[in-house]
Amino acid sequence: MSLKLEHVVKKYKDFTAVNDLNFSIGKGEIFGLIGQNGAGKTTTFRMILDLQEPTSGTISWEGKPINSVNRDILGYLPEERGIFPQMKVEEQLYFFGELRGMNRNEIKKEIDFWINRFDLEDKRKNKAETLSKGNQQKVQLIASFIHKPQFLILDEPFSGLDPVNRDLLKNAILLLKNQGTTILFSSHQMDNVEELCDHLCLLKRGVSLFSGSLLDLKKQYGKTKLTIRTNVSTEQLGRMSGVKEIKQDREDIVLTLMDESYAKPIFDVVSNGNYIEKFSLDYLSLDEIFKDKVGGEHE
Ligand SMILES: Nc1ncnc2c1ncn2[C@@H]1O[C@H](COP(=O)(O)OP(=O)(O)OP(=O)(O)O)[C@@H](O)[C@H]1O
Repeated sequence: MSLKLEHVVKKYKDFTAVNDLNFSIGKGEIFGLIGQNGAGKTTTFRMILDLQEPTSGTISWEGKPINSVNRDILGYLPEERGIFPQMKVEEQLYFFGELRGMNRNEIKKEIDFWINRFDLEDKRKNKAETLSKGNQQKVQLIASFIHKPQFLILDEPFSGLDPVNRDLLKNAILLLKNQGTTILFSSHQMDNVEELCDHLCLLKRGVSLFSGSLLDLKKQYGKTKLTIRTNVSTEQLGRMSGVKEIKQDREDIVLTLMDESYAKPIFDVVSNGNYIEKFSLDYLSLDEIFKDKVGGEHE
C-alpha cells in the first residue's frame, strides 16, 4: 500500500470533524473521497499533507509516517483556487517548477506538454487574471503536478469546469495514473468518481460509511435496477412481486427490485408475446448509492 490511514481522528475543540477514519490506497490507484459539504474531505487532505496534525491515529506512506516523507513526492490542488494574478501563465509554471527544484529545461518540457493537452497554447503569455476561471484552474492543476509527484491530491478538481474541460482533466488524470502516479481526489459529482476511481471512501459527517472497491460497493446492492422499454403497462409491472419502486423515465420504465432474482419472472411476463425494445438489469449508479447511504439529506 502507498498510503494508509489508521484510526485517524481530528477534533476541533468539542467538534469531531473526522472520526476513526481508515482507508488505504495502492500504488498507481485512483481513489475518490466523496461526501457532502462539511463531511471532512479537506480536513483529511490537510492531515495527509501534514498541514494539520491528527488528534489521534496514524497516516503512513509506504510504511513510513507521512510527515517524515520528502514533500516533493506530493502534489496538491487545494480547494481554494488561487494563482498569482499578475504573473503570466508560463512564468507562473516556471515559478512552481523551480520551487520543486526542477531546472528550466525540465520545466519547459512539462509546460509544453501540458499547455498543449489543456488547450492553453494561446494563453501562455497572458496574465493569469485575464484568464477565465476554468482556465485559471487548469493552470493551477498543471502547477500541482508539474514536478511529477508520486502522490497527487486534488480537492474538487472538477468543480467549475465545463464538460469539454472535464474530459481534458479526466484524460490527464488517467495519463498520470498510467505513469504510476497515485491519485486521491474529492468530488461532489458522482459520475466523475464512477468513471475514474478503482476505490473510494464515502464520508458522512466525518465517519466512513464505506471504503473499498467501487465494484464491492455496487455488489452490496446487487443488480437491482431494471430498465424496460416495452408495451407492457407500468401498472402491470408495478404489480409484479419484488418491485420496490417503479418510475417512468421518458420512454423507459425503471424498476428497483428487492433483489436480482425478481428479474427473471418479470422477463417471462414481458417477453410473453410483447415487443421488447429494452430489458437491462444493472447495478445502481454511484449517485443512487450515495443518496441511499447518506439518506434524504443530499440535495
Ligand atoms: N479550523 C477549523 N475549526 C473548526 N471547525 C473546522 C475547522 N476546519 C473545518 N472545520 C469543520 O470540520 C468539518 C469538516 O470540514 P471540511 O472542510 O473538511 O469538509 P469538506 O468535506 O471538505 O467540505 P466541502 O465539500 O464543503 O469542502 C466542517 O463541519 C467544518 O466546519
